[in-house]
Amino acid sequence: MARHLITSALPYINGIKHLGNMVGSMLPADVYSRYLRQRGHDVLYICATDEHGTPAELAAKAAGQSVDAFCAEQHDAQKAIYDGFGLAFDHFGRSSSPENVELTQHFARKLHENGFIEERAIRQVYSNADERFLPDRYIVGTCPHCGYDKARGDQCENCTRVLDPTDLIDARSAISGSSDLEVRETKHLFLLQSKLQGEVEKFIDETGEEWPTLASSIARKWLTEGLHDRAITRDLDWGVPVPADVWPDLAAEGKVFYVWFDAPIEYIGSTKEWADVDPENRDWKSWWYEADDVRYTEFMAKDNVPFHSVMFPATQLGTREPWKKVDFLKAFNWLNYYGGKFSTSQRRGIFTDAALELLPADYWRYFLIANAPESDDTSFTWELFSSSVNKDLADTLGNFVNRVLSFSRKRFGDEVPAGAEAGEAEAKLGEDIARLLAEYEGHMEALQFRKAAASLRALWSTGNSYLEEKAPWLEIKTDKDAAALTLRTAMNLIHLYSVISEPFIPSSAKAMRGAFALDGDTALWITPDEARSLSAVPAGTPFTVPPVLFAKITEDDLTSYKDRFGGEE
Ligand SMILES: Nc1ncnc2c1ncn2[C@@H]1O[C@H](COP(=O)(O)OP(=O)(O)OP(=O)(O)O)[C@@H](O)[C@H]1O
Ligand SMILES: [Zn+2]
Repeated sequence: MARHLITSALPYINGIKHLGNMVGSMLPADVYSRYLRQRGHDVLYICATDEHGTPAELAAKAAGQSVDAFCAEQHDAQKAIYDGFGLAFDHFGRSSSPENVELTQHFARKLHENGFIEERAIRQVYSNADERFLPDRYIVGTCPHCGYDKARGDQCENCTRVLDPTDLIDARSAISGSSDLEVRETKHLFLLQSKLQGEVEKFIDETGEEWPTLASSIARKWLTEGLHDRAITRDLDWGVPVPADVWPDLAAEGKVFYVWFDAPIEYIGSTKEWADVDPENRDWKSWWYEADDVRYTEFMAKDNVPFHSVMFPATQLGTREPWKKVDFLKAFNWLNYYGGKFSTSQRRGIFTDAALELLPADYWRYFLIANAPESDDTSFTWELFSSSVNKDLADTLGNFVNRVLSFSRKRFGDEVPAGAEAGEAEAKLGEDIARLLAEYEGHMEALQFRKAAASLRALWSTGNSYLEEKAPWLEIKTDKDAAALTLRTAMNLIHLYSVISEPFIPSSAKAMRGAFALDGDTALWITPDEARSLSAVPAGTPFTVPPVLFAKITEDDLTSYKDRFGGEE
């Protein structure tokens, strides 16, 4: 048994996430956590909403709410959806929690003590009407190059040129529209990442070898370009305050840490939130501090890799404290929607709330993981989704379960029939199952989710081939005992499927396992050796036939989904 700490990139608070967010972070982390738990490991799966920053402030303003109230409501809304998707977090916290405030301030103090934080003066645009400094992208005006009148302070969307806010003609605040702007000098804290370059390089040399190329190559690229000192504070109302004991002036001016500094610390903060629920029995520190016995795996899409592979380790190293650093970084490419980007602002693609209203979570979980953007970007299309649900879930798995259980009940009643001793066909089936299961385990251990899904699919297909070959509906006409053996063996396959499918499709797996009234039955893993004999469900075990596990998606459904969500190249 090993101790596994698992985190997935924190979803930002300003709205409901889409299927790209789901497959690029939380879902694969859940699949992996479930697998490790079934194998008997001690697993802690931690996530949280990322709540600080200007977009949260602006979204709250647009909703006519205080930021506090907005974030609390949005957190609960996201959590409800993740529950619906069956994401089994140990804790789903909030980066605005008191635990994270305390930890973020602690990190800053330590970095300061060790000479990695410096105060610097910078010049920034201030809006008198809004009474605040404006981040570059909240300043709009006319592009000096192409004349586009909605160019942002950091870039013109029309001609794509990179801009400085002072380049804009008729610059105004994107918040209030006011053009009463001025450039003011303001002081900020900078994290001296350049001083930590060597140590981070050493860390990546020692750890990154094992990571997927996507992750290690992004880390290397950042290191080759060189780590730059970066501002870690902002002039905002909403965020972790700069501690007054160390920086009284900045604290008095109301500076807060910038969201990219406090968000990864919330992995630890959320673990502390988890422990604070039951402090007698939960020890957050044993997971994070001097935790050499813990293996830490992180999940995220490629845009988040620089923060997690290089910047957060730099922050941790700079404290000179023994914080647990990432051991394995699983990175994903983009899931696209018909070849284009999912877009939160343009509401393009399918959002997690709508997905759950349409179909049960297991359909989405299976499809998304089986088509996860691991080695390349992949595209969601309704055609691919429905063919994969219909073929793999409905025809291969669901139909097998239903056919076997219904037929057996009809011919032999409500208990698993005994029948003849296992013969050559069962021995061959056992070998095939053991081999495929070993492959499946190998892919799960390597966090190769598409390959794991393919092995699982192959295991499901093996049941169908066996059934077609034995044809119990013919056997029963001449040899009842032979038919009973086939059905008993097939029912053992169903039970095996219920265990090994659980990481992908937990609620259907539960329904399958629940068909058998087995004393003390659990979802604990079955190894290839144990699986070979296909004997976990003995003759005489009472069973029921569960309702249809997966309904097929019809042509009419497909048309209506495409009409509703837009489904063209
Ligand atoms: N299309 C996508 N495919 C895979 N992962 C994605 C996709 N879009 C976002 N992600 C990942 O989802 C996680 C949560 O993202 P976050 O809430 O920060 O939204 P985001 O990155 O702003 O994306 P968006 O603006 O598209 O909603 C991050 O790990 C991010 O990299
Ligand atoms: Zn332009």
